[in-house]
Amino acid sequence: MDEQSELNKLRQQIDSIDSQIHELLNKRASCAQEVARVKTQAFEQAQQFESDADKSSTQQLLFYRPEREAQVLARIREANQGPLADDAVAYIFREIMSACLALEKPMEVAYLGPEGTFTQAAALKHFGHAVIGVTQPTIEAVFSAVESEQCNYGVVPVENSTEGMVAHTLDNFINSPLKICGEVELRIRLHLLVGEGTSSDNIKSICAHQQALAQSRNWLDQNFPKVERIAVSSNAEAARMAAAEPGIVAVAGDMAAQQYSLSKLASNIEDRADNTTRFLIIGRESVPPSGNDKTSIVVSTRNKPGALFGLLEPFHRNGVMLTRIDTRPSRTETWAYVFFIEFEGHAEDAVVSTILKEIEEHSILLKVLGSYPRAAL
Ligand SMILES: C=C(O[C@@H]1C=C(C(=O)O)C=C[C@H]1O)C(=O)O
Repeated sequence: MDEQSELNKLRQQIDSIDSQIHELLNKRASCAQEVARVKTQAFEQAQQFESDADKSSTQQLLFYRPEREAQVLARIREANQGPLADDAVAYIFREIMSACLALEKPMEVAYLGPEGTFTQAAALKHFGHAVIGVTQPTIEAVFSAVESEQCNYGVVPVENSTEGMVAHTLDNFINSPLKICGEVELRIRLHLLVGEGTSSDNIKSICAHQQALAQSRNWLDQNFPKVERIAVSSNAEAARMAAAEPGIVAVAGDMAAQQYSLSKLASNIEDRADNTTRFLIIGRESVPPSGNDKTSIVVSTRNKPGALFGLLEPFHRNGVMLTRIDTRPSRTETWAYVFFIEFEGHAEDAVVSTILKEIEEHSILLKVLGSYPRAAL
């Protein structure tokens, strides 16, 4: 067979497979619509039996189920035989679920704007591209948008592998009624971006979010030791400034570069090759167990010898793995602290609930910020 007829034959096969995939995708979408119909029916029946007084506190009708989505993605990865990579199939199914869910009503997700921030990239990675993104000017505003029910969920950065915790996000959790519903990790690649009219000879200042400046500090010290650095509200804002004014350089990622049509003076300038940021998904509802979960709590203890030991010992005794611990000033007393602790397991697991009871007895404050599926992508 000559090359052309061989290619024609393979393309016919691909067309026929595509038709089958297409049909199956719509079959799947119809099933998801049926799930939504069943959920709506059960919700309306439950409402009929509730007194009017209870109705205001009734949970809203929920189509989105983070624990179920995490299970679907875990099953897809496990069953994958290749040649497609596990990540590739997981991403494809992430988008399929996103499109199926949007058939009911696209979810609105708040994140730190403007368009082109890493938080936006994290939101799309977690929820897929069928959500409606709602940009917010600050991290507080992301919390408010979800608390006020303007948005269904919010996405906030919580820690970076180079720079550590995002203190601002942790402080917001202390007084917020919101729950953590999920987590997502994003590899952060930073570039030196310029607009037309800027070259290495006329750089006046380097702008970026303070986290990005910190993540590329050594590189900037070596290459531009004398240029002024200005911390701005987001990397995308820095990109916008670089596009508007010759002489301003932004440190930002690919999404911001595309958004503002900037070119790269240097690529991948982050100091650590594994520079990764972890984001949390915040919402108004608790998430049931998925089978592979994490829990985040905030605890405050009396300032006495062995207080921290007493807090951590029950985890050790029960063989529960801690994944993170951070300390923040309590802001109610000088030199008093709150601890943010994260560990494996769900608050409804028997062993976790025993540990939480024990901690509660020995602490001034214990707040469970949420149990949520481990990052699936
Ligand atoms: C279909 C459902 O609802 C939503 C859509 C899902 C999907 O497309 O697989 C999974 C979970 C929910 O977010 C469900 O609850 O199973």
